[in-house]
Amino acid sequence: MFIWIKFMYFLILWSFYVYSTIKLSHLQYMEDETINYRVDPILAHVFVTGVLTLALHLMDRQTDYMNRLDFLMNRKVRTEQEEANVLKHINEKLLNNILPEHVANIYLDVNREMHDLYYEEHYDVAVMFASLILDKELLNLPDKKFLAMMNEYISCFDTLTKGKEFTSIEKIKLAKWTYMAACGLKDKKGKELIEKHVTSSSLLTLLNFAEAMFKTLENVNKMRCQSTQLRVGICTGPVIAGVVGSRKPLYDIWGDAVNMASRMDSTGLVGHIQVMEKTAELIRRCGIECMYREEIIVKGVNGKVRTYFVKMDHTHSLVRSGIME
Ligand SMILES: Nc1ncnc2c1ncn2[C@@H]1O[C@H](COP(=O)(O)OP(=O)(O)OP(=O)(O)O)[C@@H](O)[C@H]1O
Repeated sequence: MFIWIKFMYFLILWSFYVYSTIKLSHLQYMEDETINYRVDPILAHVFVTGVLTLALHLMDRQTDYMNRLDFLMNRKVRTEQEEANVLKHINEKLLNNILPEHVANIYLDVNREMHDLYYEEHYDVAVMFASLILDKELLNLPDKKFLAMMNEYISCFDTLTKGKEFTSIEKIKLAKWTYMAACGLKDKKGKELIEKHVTSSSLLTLLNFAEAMFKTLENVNKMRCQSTQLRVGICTGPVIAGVVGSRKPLYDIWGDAVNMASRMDSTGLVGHIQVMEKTAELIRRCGIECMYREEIIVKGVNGKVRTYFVKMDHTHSLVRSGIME
């Protein structure tokens, strides 16, 4: 529409000019010298101005076309950029759900070599295995209801990790109904530093987390009239962490501390947090009481291992001695 208005405008202007040339200034053109032999000077002038007007119109069309193309390209780029941003956001969210935040950021780096192995060495990590011990009533539930119940328990534990005081807790995985978590994977401390100042903050955070898990479970049990119990094993020490697999990559941790934490859970008692002597010593230094349980035989360890229960009262609150070293 706009193009035709412009064209008409050009045509009117040109017609007016032609009219003025033929009617008003024809005498001047008659006397003019012309190089267009055998062509009437007026006609030649009219023809030249016509061609000029048409050329101007075509140039205007071309500029107009280029501007439109530019606008459409910009709009396409902007839409694609917005789509890419949304996709990036979704990828970030997905990756942050699969991997710890500090690892996800490395995987999101576009300059990273795809086949690079990612691994970390940590010298002071607290590892926890917490097994849900299900009662008969729950086991007899129909599959769907059972899964919904378990999902509620696990989701409640996951929600705990989002709390301000538990940001350093990393959920590693769920192995059957055992919730595996660790604390201290975000701090990159050197071996020497750990040996000089044995830090118990990771252990304390993990203990507080275990306490919160017990209390959360109790609340859910009350609400759902269930009596699911928790059995926890904790151990501290060096671990290797890394991401394995090219499809559905898994961030996992390995080491003696992990094996021992698992053993402390599997040989523990429901409603208790079981630890080894070395860990119990660290816990006492944090001002939390422990009580000796017994000596157990642990696969891969020479001799028996002395185990302790972290003291908790009937509300599953940690019993604090108030003496911190
Ligand atoms: N990254 C991990 N994720 C889950 N469980 C682990 C991990 N690392 C070790 N464990 C668990 O710790 C426990 C002790 O491991 P260890 O290698 O000492 O013995 P094992 O021969 O595998 O033990 P078992 O025969 O009892 O399974 C095992 O039950 C194992 O499943």
